[in-house]
Amino acid sequence: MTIPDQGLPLSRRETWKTLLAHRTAITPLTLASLFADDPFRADHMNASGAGLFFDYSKNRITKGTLELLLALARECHLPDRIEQMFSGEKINPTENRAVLHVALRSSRDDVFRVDGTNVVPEVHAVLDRMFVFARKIRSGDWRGQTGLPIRNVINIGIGGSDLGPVMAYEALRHYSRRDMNFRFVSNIDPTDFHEATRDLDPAETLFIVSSKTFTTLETMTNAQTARKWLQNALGAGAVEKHFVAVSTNTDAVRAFGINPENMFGFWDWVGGRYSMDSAIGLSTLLAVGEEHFQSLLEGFREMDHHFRLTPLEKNLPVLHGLLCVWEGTFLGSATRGVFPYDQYLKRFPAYLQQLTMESNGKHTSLDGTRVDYETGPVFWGEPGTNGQHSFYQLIHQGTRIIPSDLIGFLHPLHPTGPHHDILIANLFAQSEALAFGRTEADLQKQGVPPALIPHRICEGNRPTNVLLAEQLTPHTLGTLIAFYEHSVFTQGILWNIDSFDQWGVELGKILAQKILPELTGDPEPPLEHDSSTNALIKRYREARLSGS
Ligand SMILES: O=P(O)(O)OC[C@H]1O[C@H](O)[C@H](O)[C@@H](O)[C@@H]1O
Repeated sequence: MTIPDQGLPLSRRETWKTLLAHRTAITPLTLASLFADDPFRADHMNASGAGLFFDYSKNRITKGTLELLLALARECHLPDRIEQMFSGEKINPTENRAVLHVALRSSRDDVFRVDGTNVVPEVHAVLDRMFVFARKIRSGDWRGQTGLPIRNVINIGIGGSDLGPVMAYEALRHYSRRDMNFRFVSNIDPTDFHEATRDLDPAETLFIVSSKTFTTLETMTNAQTARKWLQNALGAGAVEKHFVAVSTNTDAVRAFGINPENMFGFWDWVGGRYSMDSAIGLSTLLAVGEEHFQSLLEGFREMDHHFRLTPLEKNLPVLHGLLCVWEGTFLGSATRGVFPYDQYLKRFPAYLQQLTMESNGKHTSLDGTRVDYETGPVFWGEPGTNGQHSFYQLIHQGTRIIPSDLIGFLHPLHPTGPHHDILIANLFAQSEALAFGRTEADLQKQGVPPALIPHRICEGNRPTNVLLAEQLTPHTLGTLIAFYEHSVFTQGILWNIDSFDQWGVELGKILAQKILPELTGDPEPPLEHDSSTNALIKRYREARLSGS
């Protein structure tokens, strides 16, 4: 395991200490006072690139804050670390892996090397096979066991093998085949499988079993249930025409009974949560077709180029990442809201939860010591304007500060009366209201009864980023996802953690494997957990026995 030498631990660096002192110095400043002191603040606190406009002026920062954060980024060798990622170095030291999702969206003449081998030809070979397959399915040339074309596609996967495909399908529904059904089964709860299949004809259904490892308990159990469902209707030989796999594990795919010719591969240098533009995106491709899928990849690529080539101070993901570090680590905000003002992006916050929290929810720095600062915040969100009518109350008047990202599009996909203008007016209004609030004086002027005034005051000083793009297209979606991927990378570099492993998810899985036979074993096996876990197991066993 090669650990990059970071020099001094982060919290002992001079710039870190200066940032702490700076935080104390600027605490009395509010967004209202910062805007009043600098009427041109919005003009210089924004950046554009890859079709995105990023207004970060409503953050609790001064020009000096940014300069210090940029200095810290340089001290953490951010530009070199970016280059290391693009050069295929093993920057995931705890798994000894390269991190090269940027190669997934390379153009044919790009070169990305892992262990000296250019992986771009392999990436395009898989893409080409995916395109051929998608043409067959979408044209109806691919026939199921009884000779019917495929009308239903069900992706079975979980985590990174589910959230990206679901999010992208929802986001790009406008561009998708409306005469086909696309569904997603992830949960081990059998309800998920039941609801996804209850009204479908197996003869017209294709399952994509998506799993990097092809060992994940939920996915393999759901895949077995799917195979049974299919074979009960169409006979044992139906798997060939109704199952394909997306995986890195050819042996396990073959053992399951899927012909490796119907398998689309990817590589260990693609993390699960960074895989939606690999073959894991097969359901996306089937839904939107080759042209739109290519345009999605181009969007990613454009942001990759921006991230790699743009100076830090104008670099969108870098700026966003630094602001996340500032808010979370220095100002103590434990969560970040992400509110897309677009209904098609309703699963985007859930997607970002895995991307951000599985990447940067770490308490150990690269040198193996426990960090003495806060790392990744909780990411959460819902589309606007819906959230405004539920939890925004807390963001406006709660005792905690929740920095948020508000995402909007200048042109609607469905121009309908005043809807889009109202939508965007709300986005801008929220950003303004959160920053500047409503003062006692405002309320007095409005003649609000004195007793009500304290209840109606909005203190403001709630930070937001506003991200605007032209329109929600496959291309824009690609840039937006890559924007967050690279922001996560930037944050991980500053925190000096491995953003690409996920050891924390392991323990629960191991314990579940231990508990499973204890729920069903006859006679009851000795229970050697804590008293709470033992009692819960006993309660379940009793219910199970009395129910049978
Ligand atoms: O694609 P798979 O190997 O089935 O893994 C699916 C998911 O499961 C794991 O628990 C990891 O936490 C995720 O990062 C991963 O995306």
